Amino acid sequence: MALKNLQLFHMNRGMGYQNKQATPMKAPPTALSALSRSISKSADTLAGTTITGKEIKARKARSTEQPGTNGNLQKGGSSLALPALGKWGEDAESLRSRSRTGSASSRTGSLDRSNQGSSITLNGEEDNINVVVRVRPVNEKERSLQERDMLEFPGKGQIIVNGISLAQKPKLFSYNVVFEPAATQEDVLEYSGIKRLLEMAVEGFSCTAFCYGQTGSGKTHTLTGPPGLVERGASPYSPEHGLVVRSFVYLYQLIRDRPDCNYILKASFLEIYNEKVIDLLNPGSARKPQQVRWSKESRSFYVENLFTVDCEELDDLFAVLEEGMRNRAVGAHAMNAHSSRSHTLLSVRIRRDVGSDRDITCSTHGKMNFVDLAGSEMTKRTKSSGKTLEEANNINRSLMVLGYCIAQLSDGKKKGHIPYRDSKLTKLLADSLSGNGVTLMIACIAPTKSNLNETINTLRYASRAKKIKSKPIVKMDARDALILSLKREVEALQIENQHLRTAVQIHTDYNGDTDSQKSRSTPPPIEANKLYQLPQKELVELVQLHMSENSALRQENTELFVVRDQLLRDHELLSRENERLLKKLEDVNSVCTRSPLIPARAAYSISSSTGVPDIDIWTNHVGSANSTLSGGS
Ligand SMILES: Nc1ncnc2c1ncn2[C@@H]1O[C@H](COP(=O)(O)OP(=O)(O)OP(=O)(O)O)[C@@H](O)[C@H]1O
Repeated sequence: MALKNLQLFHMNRGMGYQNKQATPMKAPPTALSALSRSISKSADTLAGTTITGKEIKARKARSTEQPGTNGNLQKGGSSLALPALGKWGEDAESLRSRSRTGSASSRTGSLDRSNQGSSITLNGEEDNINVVVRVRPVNEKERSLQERDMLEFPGKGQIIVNGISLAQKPKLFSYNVVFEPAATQEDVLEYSGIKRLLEMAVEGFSCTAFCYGQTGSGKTHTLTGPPGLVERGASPYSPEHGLVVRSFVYLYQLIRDRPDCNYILKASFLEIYNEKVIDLLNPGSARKPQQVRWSKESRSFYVENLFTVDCEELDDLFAVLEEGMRNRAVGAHAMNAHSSRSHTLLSVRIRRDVGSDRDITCSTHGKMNFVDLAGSEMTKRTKSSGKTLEEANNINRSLMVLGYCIAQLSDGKKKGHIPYRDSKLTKLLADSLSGNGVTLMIACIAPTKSNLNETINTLRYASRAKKIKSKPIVKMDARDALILSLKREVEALQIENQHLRTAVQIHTDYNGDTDSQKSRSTPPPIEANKLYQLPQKELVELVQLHMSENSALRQENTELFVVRDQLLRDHELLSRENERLLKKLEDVNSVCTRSPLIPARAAYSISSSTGVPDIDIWTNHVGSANSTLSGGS
């Protein structure tokens, strides 16, 4: 696969990328100056180096660092909670339509989903992280040993783990989705909820899919397919490909379907091996570890000097995956001939420039992480010794810290310290687990008796993870967030303005425009996608224009409120006047009633022929009091 765009970048802290046109911004007054200060501050702190890389596949000798320019602007500054974006993954109906037979080996019984399973609804409410379970098929070795299958799948996202003896009670676990052994890689893409994660990453959310489970349970298989598939450069449409390649294809499909937005995709790939972070896109011959640091601005951990590859085309993402898979640490032990000896983290950052409404472009910064955790190992069973034993100990230690963090996060009552800092893995996953991101956990298990203890441990781990609450937010630049909020305010004021004008019937009664309306000028329209090409100066002017339009609208609305109040007062005066007149009329009437000459009450004329009153005929007796009788009361 050819890597079309080979610009390699150091990614420097959190959301920041290098930007060659770093122009310092002059600080205009008030809110703008605060924005400007934050942007210039970002520019200072982002000072770093830019690396130009050669084609990854051809890159034998690794790229060397070159002095670069200061970067700025794309520092993740503020965040904005978005309104509801819909339900997680598939709707229940489409899932229900996949009938199941209850047989673990049946193709049609390969998937099940709980009806009451949690779903992510992003309406500002908290929700649980999505946990699915994948059960791998019985392997050759287990078959030859005629190992017992310990699992049953009663449906509704449930798994029953049978006891070894009859005395042991079966254990029941429930999840969002359970993939039985016959489930295909395509099933995992379709029903795990990953598609929704990718859609959300495109919209600006930080999303993470991670595989957890004991060694040999199928984590790498689920993410990248059978051993060596990616490294061999298999066709992206091979049915054996795992979730990562399938997600790449889906991601580019999503992007193709939204030509109205501009996207920039960058990918990085690292591994945590023996508590050291190695850049899989630039490991160097010495596999020099990279530092994990804390960014005050983005309030998250980041890996310093990590290579980031611009991925204009699908092929570029494949090349990143291929390169990283070749460089990661793999070893053999008694339970897996191709065991991952490290945790890997493949990250795709998605910047989306949206020509939101009419004139202004805003950017969101989404992220899709794929995490293949090394498997927990019982070193006795894996027969580890020497280097493999050291690796296993490090793997188990970091997984234990992850377990503590998950336990702490899942306990809604405890609001104590979460020990993210205790391992590199939890530092880098903190963002995803802490609740601002959207997380999918795929717990991988083996069905056989020899794996029973590890299977139960994994299922308990997964059940705990299911309790973690999340409240995802969209990340935006401080500048974009300000422009967007100003734009929204202007629009709200315009609507209010229109409403007030209608309310006071301005088109008929209120002649002419308010002073502020005369002086107000609407900012010039700007084509979508052009905002980022604007020089800083024009950008500042644009923001200033919006702010002044905003304040003019406020003033105009205040004036309209005054006019409305005046009209209300007039209306009240008129009402009082009417009341006064009515009262007067009543007084006149009551005077008339008391007069013997003018009966004020209604009276009926007597029919001359029948001698009974003509119903419903009211006569005014003024002037005829002597000729008729006064009517009945
Ligand atoms: N669903 C599956 N269908 C077919 N083969 C599978 C499945 N899951 C796993 N396997 C096979 O089982 C073997 C072990 O799987 P894999 O290497 O993915 O395990 P792992 O959990 O990543 O292990 P480790 O933690 O040691 O890296 C591989 O040969 C893999 O292809």
